[in-house]
Amino acid sequence: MADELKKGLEGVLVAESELSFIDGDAGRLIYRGYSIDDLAREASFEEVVYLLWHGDLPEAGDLAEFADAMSTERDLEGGTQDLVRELAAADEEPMAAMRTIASDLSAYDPDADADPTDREANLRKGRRLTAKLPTALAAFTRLRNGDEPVAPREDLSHAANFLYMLNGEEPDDVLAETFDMALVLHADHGLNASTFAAMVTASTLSDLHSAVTSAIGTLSGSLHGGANQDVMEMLKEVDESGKDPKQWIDDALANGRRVPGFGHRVYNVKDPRARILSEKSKALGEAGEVKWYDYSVAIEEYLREEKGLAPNVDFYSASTYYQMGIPIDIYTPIFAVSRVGGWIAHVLEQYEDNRLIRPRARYVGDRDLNYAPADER
Ligand SMILES: CC(=O)SCCNC(=O)CCNC(=O)[C@H](O)C(C)(C)COP(=O)(O)OP(=O)(O)OC[C@H]1O[C@@H](n2cnc3c(N)ncnc32)[C@H](O)[C@@H]1OP(=O)(O)O
Ligand SMILES: O=C([O-])CC(=O)C(=O)O
Repeated sequence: MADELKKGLEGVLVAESELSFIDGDAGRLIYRGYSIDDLAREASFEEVVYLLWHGDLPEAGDLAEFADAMSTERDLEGGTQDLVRELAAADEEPMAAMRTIASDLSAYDPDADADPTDREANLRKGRRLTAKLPTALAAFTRLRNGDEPVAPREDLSHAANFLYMLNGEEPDDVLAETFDMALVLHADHGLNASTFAAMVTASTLSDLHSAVTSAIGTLSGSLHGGANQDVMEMLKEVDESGKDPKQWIDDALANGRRVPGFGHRVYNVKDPRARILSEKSKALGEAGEVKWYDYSVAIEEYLREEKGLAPNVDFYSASTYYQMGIPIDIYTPIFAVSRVGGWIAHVLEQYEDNRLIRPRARYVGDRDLNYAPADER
């Protein structure tokens, strides 16, 4: 049993967590006991982050205090502003830029020298990371387009402020609420790969900024958070091909392509987050251009019938963000802007009951070779 190989750690239990529960057969997700459906419709991102970090939903006064404290941390230090400019000028990939910025933020964090497991210091560091990453992402996106950054505003919610900094104008209620909902939906998801990467890093008693930096790098891959960008690029390919979406998918599968936004390690049915986001994508489409939603539905139906595959969160976030006018290559960074709340919660949990995470590989290499000096090989 000890030598049973579990490739990809499928089904392996490595920790106990009170943060999120996924029922992969029922298509159900809860954060700390609350259904994602209720949280997505009723709670703000700030409220959900408080819930994840502190264990309970905040009372009104606590929420206001928490949200205010986070909003005052939105500004970037001069050094980080310079770095963002440099990354934009170098046309860095947005997720690589986010990874570099997350690491850089520790240089200016007043708690950087605290014990890595100090919970109060980590809550302050977490607040700064969560507050500053959206500012850096919006500034990076504007600078590479030749526009100057827009300073954050403390009077706007986390979601509305990001759209304000990105576009230079206050979003209307529909956009702000849709974006807030998207942030809530992406905030946590059990031991997904990026969260696990954060936990592995924290388990060595490394610090929170290192854990978040590891996690951003891990989220960027196309099998994980990177898929939301791939989905939109696929929908555009479908559109440009002029083909029926089902035919396009058939051809892609015949060429050995995986369809981004489909399949999941834990869900055997439609991801509940995709269910909620598909409603948003539909509503935005009906108010504007419905073809992106229509292509998505056609692809979903076809893959369900032909392959038994269901959409994951990345499938309908793509057309939702596209219809909100968000540039395609910052969809994954936006995922990070939300998931940082979950990463921090898991790191806090890891430190509370830490043990070094260190699995094994079955060695299948040679064992008894004789060493020869280089010039005798
Ligand atoms: C936020 C997130 O991270 S959600 C996931 C985002 N990633 C994607 O959308 C990328 C596309 N999806 C995938 O590659 C996979 O479904 C993953 C990586 C999400 C899950 O991977 P795993 O649990 O390891 O499943 P695995 O790769 O073994 O797939 C099982 C079977 O389903 C098929 N399959 C799974 N997903 C897809 C897909 N998107 N397109 C086509 N076939 C697929 C595989 O080919 C495999 O079939 P086989 O057994 O006949 O070879
Ligand atoms: O749980 C996973 O493996 C991937 C995922 O959906 C997420 O991180 O949101």
